[in-house]
Amino acid sequence: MEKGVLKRWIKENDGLHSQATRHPFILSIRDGTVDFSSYKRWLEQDYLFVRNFVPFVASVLVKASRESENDSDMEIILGGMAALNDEILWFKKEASKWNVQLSHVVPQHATEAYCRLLEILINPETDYTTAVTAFWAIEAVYQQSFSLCLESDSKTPAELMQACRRWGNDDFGTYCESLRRIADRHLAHAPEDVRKKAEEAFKLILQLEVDFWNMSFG
Ligand SMILES: Cc1ncc(CN)c(N)n1
Repeated sequence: MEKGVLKRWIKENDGLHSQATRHPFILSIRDGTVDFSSYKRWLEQDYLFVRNFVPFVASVLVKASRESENDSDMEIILGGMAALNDEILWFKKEASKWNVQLSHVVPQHATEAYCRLLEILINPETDYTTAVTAFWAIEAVYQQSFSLCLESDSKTPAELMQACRRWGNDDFGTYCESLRRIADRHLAHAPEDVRKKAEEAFKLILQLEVDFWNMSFG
């Protein structure tokens, strides 16, 4: 059985992967030069994204319950869903801390494009292998990005530490590793056309993440 398809894809797409996980917006948080209006723009748009991400994760859970032979897939995905409840509450608190009115936020192009992909992935015609690969990619980009801002030599502003810990902490890293193992296990047995679809979704997600970070600059 082939092992570690996803690590190979990361290597093969190293340039795009680095743009997504070491984006200038994230690096500006890490070196303490971040423009807080960019942070607020990201906060508004990410709240909209996460509201659309919840039904996507629910659809992955449904697919796991129907298509996975391994019970632990469901448990890991369900844990991710539960964490999203907390995440939505965090966005609301963070928005009030920064005087951001979430009810008035208009989605930007990058948010709309990303949510359109989520809609395609929610579709029952999208297979579980592609959906869970996409799920891993979306979570892993945030984990790798925000963990940079927690490194010992980082100068992350104190006001942004909570946000960085949310996705950069070790537990979230372990959770992303679990998702990667699930996706890799299914990819190892997937027919070529499914692998192709999953790889396309992976690459598209990296690009959409870059566009999403770019949007924070306005
Ligand atoms: C755009 C985006 N990508 C990923 C995540 C992590 N769930 C997020 N909150 N927003």
